[in-house]
Amino acid sequence: MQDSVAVGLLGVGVVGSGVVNLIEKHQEKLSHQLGCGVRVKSALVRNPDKVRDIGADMNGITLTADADAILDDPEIDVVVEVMGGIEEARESILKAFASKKHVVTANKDLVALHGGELHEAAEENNCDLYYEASVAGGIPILRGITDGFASDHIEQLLGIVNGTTNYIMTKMSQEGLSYDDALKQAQDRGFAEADPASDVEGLDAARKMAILGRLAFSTYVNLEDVEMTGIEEVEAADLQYGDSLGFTMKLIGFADFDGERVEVNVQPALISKEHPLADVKNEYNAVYVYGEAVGEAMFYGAGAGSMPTAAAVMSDVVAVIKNMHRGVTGGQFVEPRFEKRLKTAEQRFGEYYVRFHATDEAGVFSRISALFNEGNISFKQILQNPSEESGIAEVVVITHNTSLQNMYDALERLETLDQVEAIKSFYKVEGDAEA
Ligand SMILES: NC(=O)C1=CN([C@@H]2O[C@H](COP(=O)(O)OP(=O)(O)OC[C@H]3O[C@@H](n4cnc5c(N)ncnc54)[C@H](OP(=O)(O)O)[C@@H]3O)[C@@H](O)[C@H]2O)C=CC1
Ligand SMILES: N[C@@H](CC=O)C(=O)O
Repeated sequence: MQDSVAVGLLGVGVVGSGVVNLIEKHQEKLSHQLGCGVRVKSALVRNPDKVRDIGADMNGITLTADADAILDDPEIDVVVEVMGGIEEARESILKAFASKKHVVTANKDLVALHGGELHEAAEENNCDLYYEASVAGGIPILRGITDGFASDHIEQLLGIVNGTTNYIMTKMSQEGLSYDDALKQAQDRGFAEADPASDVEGLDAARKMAILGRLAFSTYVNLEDVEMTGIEEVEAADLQYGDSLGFTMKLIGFADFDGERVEVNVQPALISKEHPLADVKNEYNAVYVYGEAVGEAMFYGAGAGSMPTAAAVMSDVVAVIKNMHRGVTGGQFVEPRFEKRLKTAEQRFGEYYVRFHATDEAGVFSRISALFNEGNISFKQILQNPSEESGIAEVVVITHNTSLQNMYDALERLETLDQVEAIKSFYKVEGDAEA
């Protein structure tokens, strides 16, 4: 057995520096667990001359701007890709497999888009590919799903899987921060992506939900199968009405598999304050799992940031080294068992929140409810906020369970009513609010 396993880091930014830190801090524990040490031999950066705070004497790590210096180094057995981006990271990982190196990555952008190709390359070369940190930062959710629920049938996942948007929404609703100030704080604290548009537009969460959907349902969910809506259009009015009706607005990733058809999406949704996900604040993430055997279970923890994400990366490095010692290969891969079939709007069900403006005159509301009733949609909660000055009432309704198609049809009919001035917003509702 080697005295120590050499790791090559591709990137030593927020996550990479956390990895260096953990390896230094927990060397004794790692040696005890693995029977050998772990050391970072070299790290890829854009600018090797930049002064970096990665421990005394740079922990003996050689910095390089040449990826091949790591990928062709015969001493390095494990490549940890924490540089981000897609094409360069993909090429480097494929090259690492061709050089028979195991790979750990935190890169959800890459795994969501090219996971299949990377797995094939790993298998062909008898190498490991692990990516625990790619979903929900420090929470061991991928192992939870693949190992913890190995003999359960997962029916549904509800997740808060983007720390930046959860941070922004928490700060806006609880501390009255502006959107821009809250986003700036999330960037300063290292949660946001290099281009934070992917956080606020829902793309980062969609990537994570695609990965979760694949592993949970053993079916290959592509990124383009995930419908997504970000948080940029969320209005303060909906946060306030939601609050008064017993709900909190969150960016929710939803994945459901009924045994035949799958649905995966990311959208702002109103979640009952009674639901455990409503208490997930700031950069924290949580994934709520509905399993046939387990019932309901929730995984909660820091979804972003240097040390939590590095802890997830290191759990993969340890798994790789254990596999090396046993002479086996593995990785986070579930061979698809089901042909992918996506649910249509007729097959997607939920309760919905609608806010619209209507003229405040006698009989209008009964016409509106009749219009919804035509599609068998009834209201669970109603709130009317009339304005004497404008003669327009702001109306908020929460429906009982119905299909998404029924809702689309009802909203189309609602728009044609002369008395309805504008449909302002439409959100899915999760969980029962306190009456
Ligand atoms: N930050 C977080 O909380 C989380 C991040 N992730 C994922 O982890 C990965 C890394 O994120 P993070 O650490 O925040 O990113 P950073 O931007 O902080 O660090 C990126 C590192 O990679 C280097 N790098 C990037 N591109 C190149 C390139 N083309 N050539 C050479 N070096 C390069 C940078 O070099 P230099 O220092 O010289 O610029 C830097 O050291 C991403 O895939 C991200 O999505 C996953 C979960 C949480
Ligand atoms: N930008 C991401 C970082 C972790 O994946 C987030 O905010 O969750």
